[in-house]
Amino acid sequence: MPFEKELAVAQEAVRKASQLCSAAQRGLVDAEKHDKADKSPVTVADYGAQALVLSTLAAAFPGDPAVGEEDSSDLRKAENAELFSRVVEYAQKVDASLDADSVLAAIDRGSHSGGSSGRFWTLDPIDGTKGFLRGEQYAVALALIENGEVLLGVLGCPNLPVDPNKPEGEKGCLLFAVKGQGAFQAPLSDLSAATSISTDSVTDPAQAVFCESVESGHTAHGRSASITEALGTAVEPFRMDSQCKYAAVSRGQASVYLRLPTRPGYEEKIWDHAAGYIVLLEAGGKIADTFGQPLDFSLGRTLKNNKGIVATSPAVFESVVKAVVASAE
Ligand SMILES: Nc1ncnc2c1ncn2[C@@H]1O[C@H](COP(=O)(O)O)[C@@H](OP(=O)(O)O)[C@H]1O
Ligand SMILES: [Mg+2]
Ligand SMILES: [Mg+2]
Ligand SMILES: [Mg+2]
Repeated sequence: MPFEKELAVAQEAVRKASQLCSAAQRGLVDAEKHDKADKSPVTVADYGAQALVLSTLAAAFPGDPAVGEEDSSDLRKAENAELFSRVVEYAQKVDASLDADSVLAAIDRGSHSGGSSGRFWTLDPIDGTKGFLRGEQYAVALALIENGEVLLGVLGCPNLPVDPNKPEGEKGCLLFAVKGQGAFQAPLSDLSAATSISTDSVTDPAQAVFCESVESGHTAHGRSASITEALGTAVEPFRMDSQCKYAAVSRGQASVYLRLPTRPGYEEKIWDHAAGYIVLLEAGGKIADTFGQPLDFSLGRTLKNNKGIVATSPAVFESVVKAVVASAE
């Protein structure tokens, strides 16, 4: 199968990073959190997971660059020495060969600019850091892009119930897809138990289950309420952090994921969408931006030609996109 080695390496890297994040989330203390220059939060687990995944990729595919969300600049500052030493501790628990210098070097392997030629990985070590800090959903998201096209994606969702119908049952899922090979889910506890997943077959948008971000700064909650109302949907969207929303639509737990711009100048980041995008497409779903335009991953670190996201199961796609476009007028 094409990309067999890439998939195996990516799955194992995301599984280990998910383990690191779970361990950190259980006992997170103040000294393990930090605010970046843009005021967004980052934790020892974001840095540790980026170090772990990018060092694993560097060993297996030394020629492949990476576009990662985090960089080491804050960790190198004297005032953050304690935060940094904890990052190294967490990373070493999962990979004993990582020392302080290799942690910094691995994190900074994520500085590639992306673009339309060649192949590169894109990593969000923790997508949904705000959810992670609340003890809720988050995802480790890794994708492979070649010539601007997403070819492979792996999503580690440590707090997502394995069976959506058993919310109190086993938690921790790995979702993955390679272009043309379908989409799958396995429990994080046993990757050999993967099963095929697919989107739902709802045809009436009034019956569609919607999901959206918890954070009102990341999506316009008021606008989604008017869209669901216009489509005659009785139930309010359910809210969940991170690319777990792509997981939800990909396995038929929701029909629609809406991400509606809150700030005119905001550009969606490729690492916030690439892994979820390919998993969703391979599960049978459809995706566009809020103007109905296809997503373009070939333009650098952001989706600068797109605004927001509309991701759905196939039969309701056209009517939902139409309602979203109309809601902007
Ligand atoms: N104004 C904004 N609009 C849309 N997304 C935003 C945003 N500000 C930050 N984000 C992104 O929202 C992501 C979380 O998405 P969600 O709300 O679906 O959980 C963040 O990822 P990180 O948590 O990796 O930083 C961040 O990249
Ligand atoms: Mg962030
Ligand atoms: Mg993110
Ligand atoms: Mg992140």
